[in-house]
Amino acid sequence: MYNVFLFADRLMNQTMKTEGGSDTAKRHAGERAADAVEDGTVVGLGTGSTAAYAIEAIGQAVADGLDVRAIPTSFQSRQLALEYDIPLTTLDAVDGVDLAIDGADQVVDDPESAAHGALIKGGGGAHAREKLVDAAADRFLVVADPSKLTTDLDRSVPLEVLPDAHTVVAERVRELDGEPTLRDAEHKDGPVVTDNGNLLLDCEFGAVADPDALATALASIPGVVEHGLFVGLADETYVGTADGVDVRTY
Ligand SMILES: O=C[C@H](O)[C@H](O)[C@H](O)COP(=O)(O)O
Repeated sequence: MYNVFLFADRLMNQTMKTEGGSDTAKRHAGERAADAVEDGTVVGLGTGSTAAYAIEAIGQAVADGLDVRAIPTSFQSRQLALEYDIPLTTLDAVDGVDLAIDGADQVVDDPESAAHGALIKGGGGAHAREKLVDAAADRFLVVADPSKLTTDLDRSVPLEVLPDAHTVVAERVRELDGEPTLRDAEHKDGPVVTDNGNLLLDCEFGAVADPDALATALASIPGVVEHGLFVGLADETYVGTADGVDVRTY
C-alpha cells in the first residue's frame, strides 16, 4: 500500500511538470504500450508522467509472471522499476533492446510532412539517456496524450550540455537564431543538474521548419551532450484518449 501512495505522489509531481494533458489519456496510452511487451524480451523504460503508467502496467505484468529485463532511462524510471520489482539490466549487458516505451513533449502529427513522427523530448531533462535507449531499440513506441500532437515543433528544444560549456554553447545557439535559457532548479538555488551531472539549455527556435537540419546543427556543437530533437526514431505513437488509444505508425 505504501508503494501505491508513493507512486501516486511521484506521478502527481510528474504530472504537475506537464502543461495540460489528461491523466486518463496518459494511462490509456501507457497501459496499451505495456501490452506490447513480450515474454523474454529487453525493454527500455522511458521517463515522465506518461511512461510512468507503462512502467506501472509492466510491473503488474511482471507480478503476474511476465519475464522481462528492463533498462531505465533516468533515476525516476529506475526508482519506479525498483518499486514494481521489474528486473533491471544495462545497455552494455544485453545484445540488444527489443522495445522502448517513452513519452514526448511534442509529436509531429502530419502525414503530409517529412517530419511526421518527429519529437521534442527532454522536458524532464532525461533526453540523453532516453535517446541512447530509444535509438538502440528494435521498436520505439511513443506514448502521448492528444495535447502533445502538433503540426510544427515549436516548444523549446532542450540541450544537455557539459557544465563548462554552457556559455559557449549558448552563443552557438544564438548564431543559429535560437534563444537559450539555462534551466533553473525549482527546489534548489542555481541550475538543474541532470542525472549525468550536466546542465540544460532550453532553446527557443520558434516553429522548427526542418527538424532534421536543426538536429544536425545542434549535434555538431562542441559541449552538447545531447539535444531533445528525436527525428526518424519513433516507430509508432500511441495517443491515449478518454476512451482508448489511437495508433500512428511511421
Ligand atoms: O525528459 C523527459 C522526457 O523526455 C519525457 O518523456 C517527456 O518530457 C514527456 O513527459 P510527460 O509524459 O510527463 O509529458
